[in-house]
Amino acid sequence: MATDTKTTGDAAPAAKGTTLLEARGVTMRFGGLTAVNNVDLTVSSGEIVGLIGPNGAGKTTFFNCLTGLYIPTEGQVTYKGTVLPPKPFKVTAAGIARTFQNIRLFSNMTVLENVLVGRHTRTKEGLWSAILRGPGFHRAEAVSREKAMELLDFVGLADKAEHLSRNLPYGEQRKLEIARALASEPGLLLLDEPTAGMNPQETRATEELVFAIRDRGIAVLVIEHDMRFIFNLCDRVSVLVQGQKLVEGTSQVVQSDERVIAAYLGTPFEGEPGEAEAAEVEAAEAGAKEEGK
Ligand SMILES: Nc1ncnc2c1ncn2[C@@H]1O[C@H](COP(=O)(O)OP(=O)(O)OP(=O)(O)O)[C@@H](O)[C@H]1O
Repeated sequence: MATDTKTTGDAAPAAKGTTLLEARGVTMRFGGLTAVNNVDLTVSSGEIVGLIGPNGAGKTTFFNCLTGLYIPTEGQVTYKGTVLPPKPFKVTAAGIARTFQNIRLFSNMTVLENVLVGRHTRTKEGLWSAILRGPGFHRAEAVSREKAMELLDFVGLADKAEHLSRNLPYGEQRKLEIARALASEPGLLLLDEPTAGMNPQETRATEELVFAIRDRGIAVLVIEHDMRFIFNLCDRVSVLVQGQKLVEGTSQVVQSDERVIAAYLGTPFEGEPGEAEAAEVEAAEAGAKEEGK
C-alpha cells in the first residue's frame, strides 16, 4: 500500500469562521428531471451544517455535485476559494471527504487496511515504492499505521483493527467509514445519513463523535432523516424540497417553520416549490377529462 507521512494537499485547518465550501446556483438535471434547482449553500470552518428534506428532495444528488461525482448542469462549487475539480479523488485531495448512504467499505480487508486506503490521497509514495518495499516505504508505512490506529481509537474501533470489516456490526461499519474518510485529513467532512440503521444508543454516540470531529477543526455537512439528531447537532440547517432550498436557519428557526412541517407532512403550502407545476398538471388533467366527456 502506498504510504507516507507527507501531506500532499492543502488540508490545513482553516481559521474558525472562514468560508470553506461555497455552492452557488447549483442545478442538476437528469433528462427532464431537475433533481437540484439553483441551490446556494455555504459551510464555514468550525460549523456543523445539516441538510434535510423529504425523500427524493435532492440531498444526495447535491452531495454528489459537491464531491465531483456529478458535474452540476449549472452553478459552481468552490472550496477555500478554488473551484472544485470534477473528479472525486481530486476533491478528496483538495480537502473534502465523504461517507455514503449505502456503506462502501472493502469488505474483505481488515478494519485497519480500510483506514490505510483512506490515506492514499495524503501519501507521495507510488506503486513502485509499494512493490519494491525499500526502507523509505517501511518507515512511511509505520507512520501511516500509527495515524490510522489513532483514528480507530478516536472512533472506538482500535480493538477491532485486525477484524475483517465485513464482520463488524452495522453501526461499527458506519464508524469505520467515518475513520476512513478522516484518514484523508479533510477540512470538511460530508456525512450522508450517518445514523441510518442505528439504534438510539448508537445514534447518540454518533452525535458525540460528530461534535468531537468538529472539535478537531473539521467542519461537517450532514444529511440525516433523524430530526432529533439534526436539531441537537447542527449550528445551521438547510431544508431542500423538490430540489429547491425552502428555508435555512438555526435548528430553532427551522423546526418551528410551518413550511418545513408542511413539507414533511405532505400538506400543500403557499409558494411551495413545484406548486406551479402541480397546478399546471391538475389543470391539464381537468381539461382532458372535459374533452373526454
Ligand atoms: N442518476 C440519476 N438519474 C436520474 N434520476 C436521479 C438520479 N439520481 C437521483 N435521481 C432523482 O433525483 C431526485 C432526487 O434524488 P436524491 O437521491 O438526490 O434525493 P434525496 O433527497 O437524497 O432522497 P433520500 O432522502 O430518499 O435519499 C429523485 O427524484 C431521484 O429519483
